[in-house]
Amino acid sequence: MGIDVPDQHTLATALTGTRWTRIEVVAETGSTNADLLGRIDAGETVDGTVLISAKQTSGRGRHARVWETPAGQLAVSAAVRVRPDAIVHLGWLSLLTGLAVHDAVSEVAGTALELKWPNDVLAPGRGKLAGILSEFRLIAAPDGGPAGGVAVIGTGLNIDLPAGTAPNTAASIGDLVDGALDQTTVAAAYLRGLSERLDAWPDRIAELAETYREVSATLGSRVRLLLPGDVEVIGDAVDIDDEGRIVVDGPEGRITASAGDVTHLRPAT
Ligand SMILES: Nc1ncnc2c1ncn2[C@@H]1O[C@H](COP(=O)(O)OP(=O)(O)OP(=O)(O)O)[C@@H](O)[C@H]1O
Ligand SMILES: O=C(O)CCCC[C@@H]1SC[C@@H]2NC(=O)N[C@@H]21
Repeated sequence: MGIDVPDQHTLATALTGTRWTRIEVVAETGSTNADLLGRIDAGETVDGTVLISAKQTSGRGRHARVWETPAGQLAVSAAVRVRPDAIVHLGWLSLLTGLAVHDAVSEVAGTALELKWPNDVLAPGRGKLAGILSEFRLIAAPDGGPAGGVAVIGTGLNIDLPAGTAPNTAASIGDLVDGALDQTTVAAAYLRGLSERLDAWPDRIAELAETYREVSATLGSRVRLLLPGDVEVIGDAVDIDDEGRIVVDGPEGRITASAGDVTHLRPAT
């Protein structure tokens, strides 16, 4: 039996009018992020391209971790041109993508999900439904001016994970939905939302930050924040600022961090 894959034609029709002008669907690859980055490195123009695979054999997670993608899931990579003056705002790409995933999966699953800073989408009490890895390539300006580049925004969405194929902290969208779950519907909802969120980037970041704060389950929660360098801070997440950084009131005082791993210890009240 073949691997279930999203329907390319239906997706292309559903995404008409968005920034995604080329939709490519494959049953299996190593890593959709690695594929698009390789094409950029080979000189291909991939802006506006989306590559979707239902299975990955070398899926990449954040911090060089492995992202398990057994057959029937969604691995989606989308290529976005980055202006020279937007490079400073690259960190926002994975946050706004988190918003798009959160909204699409909540809509498809028909239930409220949690967005954990910076970009994990969680089913409360069940686990992680999706992960995001945004990678970037600089491209030299032909006239010697400031360089811009291309970002590859990679998202792994667990549609229906067979037992034992991913860490036991993983959850699937299929766990939350009665009956069959259509990969094409999930992919279309996510990519439409991502295109819309990207319209606000990088010129209307304050607007993105406002929306992010409304959706964030981290804001107001008691958290354990593991900073790069293995420094752990336990405290209250009191803000996500306009730079997308988390602000935590801990025992040593207030700290602001642009990277790190968060665990929710107690929900916002
Ligand atoms: N398909 C998958 N679904 C969910 N998690 C996965 C999957 N494949 C690999 N993982 C990874 O397994 C690890 C699970 O560890 P854990 O649940 O402790 O998450 P974590 O420490 O909160 O990490 P992270 O912040 O990266 O999610 C995470 O790094 C997660 O990204
Ligand atoms: O939470 C994480 O650690 C990020 C996981 C990102 C996985 C996606 S699946 C599509 C794209 N291709 C990859 O190899 N990784 C990303």
